[in-house]
Amino acid sequence: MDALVPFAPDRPKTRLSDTLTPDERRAFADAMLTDVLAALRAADFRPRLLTTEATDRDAPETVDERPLTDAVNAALDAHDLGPESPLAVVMADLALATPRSLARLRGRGDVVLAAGLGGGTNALLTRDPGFRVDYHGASYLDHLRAARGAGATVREVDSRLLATDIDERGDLAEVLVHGDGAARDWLVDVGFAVDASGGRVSVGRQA
Ligand SMILES: Nc1nc2c(ncn2[C@@H]2O[C@H](COP(=O)(O)OP(=O)(O)OP(=O)(O)O)[C@@H](O)[C@H]2O)c(=O)[nH]1
Ligand SMILES: C[C@H](OP(=O)(O)O)C(=O)O
Repeated sequence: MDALVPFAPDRPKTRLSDTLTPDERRAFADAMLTDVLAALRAADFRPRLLTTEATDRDAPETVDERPLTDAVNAALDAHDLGPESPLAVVMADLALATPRSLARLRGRGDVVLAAGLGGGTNALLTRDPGFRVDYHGASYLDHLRAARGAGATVREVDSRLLATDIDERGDLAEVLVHGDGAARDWLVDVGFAVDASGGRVSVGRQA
Protein backbone atom coordinates (compact mmCIF):
# COMPACT_ATOMS: atom_id res chain seq x y z
CA MET A 1 0.00 0.00 0.00
CA ASP A 2 1.43 3.38 -1.02
CA ALA A 3 1.98 6.16 1.50
CA LEU A 4 2.80 9.66 0.39
CA VAL A 5 5.04 11.56 2.80
CA PRO A 6 5.02 15.34 2.22
CA PHE A 7 8.34 16.91 3.15
CA ALA A 8 9.58 20.48 2.84
CA PRO A 9 13.30 20.45 3.65
CA ASP A 10 14.04 24.00 2.50
CA ARG A 11 12.71 25.94 5.52
CA PRO A 12 11.32 23.34 7.89
CA LYS A 13 9.88 23.70 11.35
CA THR A 14 9.82 27.50 11.53
CA ARG A 15 7.78 27.27 14.73
CA LEU A 16 10.94 25.89 16.35
CA SER A 17 12.97 28.97 15.38
CA ASP A 18 13.15 30.09 19.01
CA THR A 19 14.76 26.79 19.96
CA LEU A 20 16.80 25.52 16.98
CA THR A 21 19.02 27.21 14.38
CA PRO A 22 18.08 26.80 10.69
CA ASP A 23 20.67 24.02 10.25
CA GLU A 24 19.41 22.29 13.37
CA ARG A 25 15.82 22.50 12.17
CA ARG A 26 16.82 20.85 8.92
CA ALA A 27 18.69 18.10 10.77
CA PHE A 28 15.81 17.52 13.18
CA ALA A 29 13.22 17.42 10.38
CA ASP A 30 15.46 14.92 8.63
CA ALA A 31 15.67 12.73 11.73
CA MET A 32 11.88 12.74 12.11
CA LEU A 33 11.54 11.77 8.46
CA THR A 34 13.87 8.83 9.10
CA ASP A 35 11.58 7.64 11.89
CA VAL A 36 8.40 8.06 9.84
CA LEU A 37 9.83 6.19 6.85
CA ALA A 38 11.00 3.34 9.08
CA ALA A 39 7.64 3.06 10.85
CA LEU A 40 5.76 3.09 7.55
CA ARG A 41 7.95 0.35 6.11
CA ALA A 42 7.53 -1.74 9.26
CA ALA A 43 3.75 -1.35 8.83
CA ASP A 44 4.05 -2.65 5.25
CA PHE A 45 3.45 0.67 3.55
CA ARG A 46 5.49 1.71 0.54
CA PRO A 47 6.53 5.27 1.44
CA ARG A 48 6.94 7.78 -1.37
CA LEU A 49 8.31 11.25 -0.69
CA LEU A 50 6.51 14.30 -1.99
CA THR A 51 9.23 16.84 -1.49
CA THR A 52 9.88 20.47 -2.37
CA GLU A 53 13.48 19.63 -3.31
CA ALA A 54 15.42 16.48 -4.14
CA THR A 55 16.64 14.41 -1.20
CA ASP A 56 19.16 11.58 -1.16
CA ARG A 57 16.73 9.25 0.59
CA ASP A 58 16.42 5.60 -0.31
CA ALA A 59 12.75 6.03 -1.25
CA PRO A 60 10.98 6.97 -4.45
CA GLU A 61 10.23 10.66 -4.57
CA THR A 62 8.31 13.27 -6.50
CA VAL A 63 9.72 16.78 -6.41
CA ASP A 64 6.92 19.35 -6.45
CA GLU A 65 7.54 22.95 -5.41
CA ARG A 66 3.89 23.86 -5.16
CA PRO A 67 2.26 24.49 -1.78
CA LEU A 68 1.31 21.43 0.24
CA THR A 69 -2.37 21.19 -0.70
CA ASP A 70 -1.73 21.59 -4.44
CA ALA A 71 1.11 19.08 -4.42
CA VAL A 72 -0.87 16.43 -2.50
CA ASN A 73 -3.94 16.92 -4.69
CA ALA A 74 -1.80 16.51 -7.81
CA ALA A 75 -0.55 13.21 -6.37
CA LEU A 76 -4.15 12.14 -5.64
CA ASP A 77 -5.06 13.06 -9.25
CA ALA A 78 -2.22 10.88 -10.52
CA HIS A 79 -3.10 7.87 -8.35
CA ASP A 80 -5.71 5.43 -9.62
CA LEU A 81 -7.69 5.59 -6.37
CA GLY A 82 -10.18 2.89 -5.50
CA PRO A 83 -10.96 0.20 -2.94
CA GLU A 84 -8.03 -1.89 -4.16
CA SER A 85 -5.59 1.00 -4.55
CA PRO A 86 -5.79 3.34 -1.57
CA LEU A 87 -3.27 6.09 -0.94
CA ALA A 88 -2.18 7.20 2.52
CA VAL A 89 -0.78 10.66 3.24
CA VAL A 90 1.40 10.73 6.35
CA MET A 91 3.21 13.84 7.56
CA ALA A 92 6.96 13.69 8.06
CA ASP A 93 6.86 15.25 11.53
CA LEU A 94 5.11 12.39 13.30
CA ALA A 95 8.14 11.42 15.34
CA LEU A 96 6.08 9.19 17.65
CA ALA A 97 4.29 7.23 14.92
CA THR A 98 4.67 3.50 15.40
CA PRO A 99 3.98 0.68 12.91
CA ARG A 100 0.95 -0.31 14.96
CA SER A 101 -0.53 3.19 15.01
CA LEU A 102 0.07 3.62 11.28
CA ALA A 103 -1.50 0.25 10.52
CA ARG A 104 -4.79 1.65 11.88
CA LEU A 105 -5.01 3.83 8.77
CA ARG A 106 -5.89 0.66 6.86
CA GLY A 107 -9.22 0.50 8.68
CA ARG A 108 -12.44 0.26 6.76
CA GLY A 109 -13.86 3.46 5.33
CA ASP A 110 -13.50 5.30 2.05
CA VAL A 111 -11.60 8.01 3.88
CA VAL A 112 -9.71 7.34 7.11
CA LEU A 113 -8.61 10.42 9.06
CA ALA A 114 -6.14 10.76 11.95
CA ALA A 115 -6.43 14.22 13.48
CA GLY A 116 -3.55 16.23 14.82
CA LEU A 117 -3.77 18.13 18.09
CA GLY A 118 -4.85 21.63 17.19
CA GLY A 119 -7.20 20.81 14.33
CA GLY A 120 -4.82 19.55 11.64
CA THR A 121 -4.78 16.26 9.77
CA ASN A 122 -1.62 14.34 10.54
CA ALA A 123 -2.40 11.24 8.51
CA LEU A 124 -5.13 9.99 6.23
CA LEU A 125 -5.90 7.24 3.83
CA THR A 126 -8.30 7.54 0.95
CA ARG A 127 -9.90 5.00 -1.34
CA ASP A 128 -12.33 7.59 -2.67
CA PRO A 129 -11.46 8.91 -6.15
CA GLY A 130 -13.34 12.19 -5.46
CA PHE A 131 -11.72 13.17 -2.16
CA ARG A 132 -9.18 16.03 -2.21
CA VAL A 133 -7.24 17.67 0.62
CA ASP A 134 -7.21 21.20 1.99
CA TYR A 135 -4.42 21.54 4.54
CA HIS A 136 -3.73 24.23 7.15
CA GLY A 137 -6.23 25.83 9.49
CA ALA A 138 -8.76 23.39 10.92
CA SER A 139 -8.05 20.95 8.12
CA TYR A 140 -9.50 18.04 10.06
CA LEU A 141 -12.94 19.64 9.95
CA ASP A 142 -12.47 20.56 6.29
CA HIS A 143 -11.51 16.97 5.47
CA LEU A 144 -14.47 15.54 7.38
CA ARG A 145 -16.76 17.87 5.46
CA ALA A 146 -15.13 17.15 2.11
CA ALA A 147 -15.29 13.39 2.59
CA ARG A 148 -18.93 13.43 3.70
CA GLY A 149 -19.75 15.86 0.89
CA ALA A 150 -18.27 13.43 -1.61
CA GLY A 151 -20.56 10.72 -0.19
CA ALA A 152 -17.60 8.81 1.24
CA THR A 153 -17.76 6.74 4.39
CA VAL A 154 -15.40 8.18 6.99
CA ARG A 155 -13.46 6.49 9.76
CA GLU A 156 -11.68 8.53 12.38
CA VAL A 157 -8.55 7.10 13.98
CA ASP A 158 -8.17 8.29 17.56
CA SER A 159 -4.45 7.90 18.22
CA ARG A 160 -2.26 9.93 20.55
CA LEU A 161 0.84 8.81 18.69
CA LEU A 162 -0.50 9.99 15.32
CA ALA A 163 -2.03 13.14 16.83
CA THR A 164 1.32 14.37 18.15
CA ASP A 165 2.98 16.29 15.34
CA ILE A 166 6.16 17.98 16.46
CA ASP A 167 5.79 21.68 15.79
CA GLU A 168 6.75 23.65 18.88
CA ARG A 169 9.24 23.61 21.72
CA GLY A 170 6.82 21.91 24.11
CA ASP A 171 6.38 19.07 21.63
CA LEU A 172 10.08 18.19 22.01
CA ALA A 173 9.26 16.90 25.49
CA GLU A 174 6.92 14.35 23.89
CA VAL A 175 9.79 13.10 21.71
CA LEU A 176 12.15 12.89 24.69
CA VAL A 177 9.58 11.09 26.86
CA HIS A 178 7.97 8.75 24.32
CA GLY A 179 10.28 8.60 21.29
CA ASP A 180 12.81 5.86 20.64
CA GLY A 181 14.19 6.66 17.22
CA ALA A 182 16.43 9.01 15.29
CA ALA A 183 14.57 12.16 16.35
CA ARG A 184 14.97 11.41 20.05
CA ASP A 185 18.62 10.44 19.55
CA TRP A 186 19.26 13.70 17.69
CA LEU A 187 17.72 15.78 20.48
CA VAL A 188 19.75 13.96 23.14
CA ASP A 189 22.96 14.28 21.08
CA VAL A 190 22.62 18.06 20.86
CA GLY A 191 21.98 18.38 24.58
CA PHE A 192 18.22 18.39 25.12
CA ALA A 193 16.77 16.72 28.19
CA VAL A 194 13.47 16.64 30.00
CA ASP A 195 13.33 19.22 32.77
CA ALA A 196 10.81 18.34 35.46
CA SER A 197 12.41 20.50 38.15
CA GLY A 198 9.47 22.88 38.42
CA GLY A 199 6.98 20.06 38.87
CA ARG A 200 5.94 20.33 35.24
CA VAL A 201 7.66 18.84 32.22
CA SER A 202 9.55 21.09 29.83
CA VAL A 203 12.77 20.74 27.85
CA GLY A 204 16.14 22.17 28.70
CA ARG A 205 19.40 22.19 26.77
CA GLN A 206 22.91 21.90 28.09
CA ALA A 207 25.30 24.51 26.73
N1 LIG B 1 5.75 18.74 -0.22
C1 LIG B 1 5.48 19.68 0.72
N2 LIG B 1 5.49 19.35 2.02
C2 LIG B 1 5.24 20.32 2.93
C3 LIG B 1 4.98 21.66 2.58
N3 LIG B 1 4.77 22.38 3.70
C4 LIG B 1 4.89 21.51 4.73
N4 LIG B 1 5.18 20.27 4.27
C5 LIG B 1 5.34 19.05 5.06
O1 LIG B 1 4.06 18.79 5.64
C6 LIG B 1 4.18 18.35 6.99
C7 LIG B 1 3.45 19.27 7.94
O2 LIG B 1 4.08 20.51 7.87
P1 LIG B 1 3.79 21.72 8.86
O3 LIG B 1 3.93 21.30 10.27
O4 LIG B 1 2.52 22.38 8.47
O5 LIG B 1 4.97 22.71 8.42
P2 LIG B 1 6.51 22.64 8.75
O6 LIG B 1 7.21 23.28 7.59
O7 LIG B 1 6.95 21.27 9.10
O8 LIG B 1 6.65 23.54 10.06
P3 LIG B 1 6.32 25.10 10.28
O9 LIG B 1 7.26 25.88 9.42
O10 LIG B 1 6.59 25.31 11.73
O11 LIG B 1 4.87 25.30 9.91
C8 LIG B 1 5.68 18.21 7.23
O12 LIG B 1 6.00 16.88 6.92
C9 LIG B 1 6.29 19.17 6.23
O13 LIG B 1 7.61 18.77 5.87
C10 LIG B 1 4.98 21.99 1.17
O14 LIG B 1 4.75 23.13 0.77
N5 LIG B 1 5.23 20.96 0.30
C1 LIG C 1 -0.41 20.42 7.32
C2 LIG C 1 -1.15 21.06 8.45
O1 LIG C 1 -0.34 20.87 9.59
P1 LIG C 1 -0.30 21.90 10.80
O2 LIG C 1 0.01 23.25 10.17
O3 LIG C 1 -1.65 21.84 11.43
O4 LIG C 1 0.83 21.38 11.66
C3 LIG C 1 -2.52 20.36 8.61
O5 LIG C 1 -2.57 19.32 9.29
O6 LIG C 1 -3.48 20.85 8.03
